[in-house]
Amino acid sequence: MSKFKIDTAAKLPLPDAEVYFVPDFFTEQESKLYFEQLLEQVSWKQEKIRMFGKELPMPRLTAWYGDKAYTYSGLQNHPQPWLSVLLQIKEKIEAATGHSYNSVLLNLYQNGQNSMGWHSDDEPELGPEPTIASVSFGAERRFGFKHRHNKAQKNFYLPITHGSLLLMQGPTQHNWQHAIPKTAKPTGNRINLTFRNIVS
Ligand SMILES: O=C(O)CCC(=O)C(=O)O
Ligand SMILES: [Fe+2]
Repeated sequence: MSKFKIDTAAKLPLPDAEVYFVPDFFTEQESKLYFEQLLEQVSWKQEKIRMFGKELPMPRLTAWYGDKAYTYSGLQNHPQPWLSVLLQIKEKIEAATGHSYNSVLLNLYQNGQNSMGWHSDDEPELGPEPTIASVSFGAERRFGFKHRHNKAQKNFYLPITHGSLLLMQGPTQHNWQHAIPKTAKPTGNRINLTFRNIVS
């Protein structure tokens, strides 16, 4: 983590992975403003996902901004041009992580029944060891990690806070899946941004 410039970052205790978490990367004031601007300005859509030969609505809203088209969950995403709020967040994340990103996938979880299933962000477009910087605003949700190869390795769960930064890099996507499970707790809007660099 030579280039990661934040000393309050905690490395998560996951073998075969490089994951860092900064619970309060943004100030309360920044977080509130970004949350409101993103909720209002992003063009949120409910996409469909093909599963077992059926088309189902995704259990969350999504949006895709950036410089390059990208395939995600079998969908060809045509990015929209950057919004000023996204560029502001991107600059802060680039300065802190020492990496640059040319795309961002946004997710809006509107309640506890909105979720993201187990997956790795290992699409070939992201290159062999992708760095993914994940920023969250709004309601706190549990983020899960599950080892892909070692069945004896227990799942790891982490509460993802308002204004936090989670950085996944190195072999993480090869060896672990992650998810946002549903929760029965009454839960409001949560916005997540995953900054990525598409190499091809
Ligand atoms: O909402 C989250 O924190 C996870 C998002 C995620 O894994 C993704 O967009 O690939
Ligand atoms: Fe992901």
